[in-house]
Amino acid sequence: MAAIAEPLSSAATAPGKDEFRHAMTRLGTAVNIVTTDGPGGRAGFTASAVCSVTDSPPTLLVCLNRSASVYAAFDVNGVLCVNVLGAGQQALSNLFGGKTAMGERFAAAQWHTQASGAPLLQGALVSFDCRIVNRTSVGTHDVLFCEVQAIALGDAARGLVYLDRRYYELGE
Ligand SMILES: NC(=O)c1ccc[n+]([C@@H]2O[C@H](COP(=O)([O-])OP(=O)(O)OC[C@H]3O[C@@H](n4cnc5c(N)ncnc54)[C@H](O)[C@@H]3O)[C@@H](O)[C@H]2O)c1
Ligand SMILES: Cc1cc2c(cc1C)N(C[C@H](O)[C@H](O)[C@H](O)COP(=O)(O)O)c1[nH]c(=O)[nH]c(=O)c1N2
Repeated sequence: MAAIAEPLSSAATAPGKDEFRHAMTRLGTAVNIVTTDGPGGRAGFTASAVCSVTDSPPTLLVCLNRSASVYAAFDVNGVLCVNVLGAGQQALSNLFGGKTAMGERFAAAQWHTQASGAPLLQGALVSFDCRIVNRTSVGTHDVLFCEVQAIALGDAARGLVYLDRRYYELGE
């Protein structure tokens, strides 16, 4: 029988921020460039906190830190595009995840637009063009509920996963 792992924290002492982050490094995720454009300006950031909510209507959620420089643009524009990165796009993930100027982030790739006007990344595994239909604040982040208006399936087949603070290319 498998041994039961020692709890890192008991119910009496809820885990702190550092312990939570350390634990979360073991949860592998896809990596996405989430973009927006409109009256609030063009902006984009790297997000791992993205998942499917329901297929009826097709809806994703995106968690966005309210202290991020891009927050106001997403708030004003009310639209976004989730661009799922594939193998070989690690540099783009780092660029959109850092403190780099917005022009420099977008200059590193090719973009086009669909219904929402948010930038779609050429070469993404898949892009979900969305309208933000609902939101709720939890702690430091806003959870954005995003109804999918259009989908662009890319050619690339190999995935990219972020796990243990590094990238893994899938599908080899
Ligand atoms: N959800 C997020 O906001 C989120 C997720 C991943 C990374 N990041 C940011 O990217 C940078 C590098 O991250 P890392 O994974 O290399 O190391 P890290 O130690 O900062 O984070 C480890 C893990 O904890 C979670 N996490 C980190 N910051 C968080 C936050 N503010 N709110 C909720 N969950 C959070 C994520 O799952 C992350 O992969 C950091 O500045 C981090 O804040 C933010
Ligand atoms: C791999 C990875 C994953 C994430 C992030 C970073 C990295 C490297 N970041 C942080 C986010 O990308 C960063 O704060 C933005 O680029 C905004 O930065 P500025 O405030 O513009 O410097 C991030 N931020 C967020 O609000 N939600 C998320 O899900 C994630 N996920």
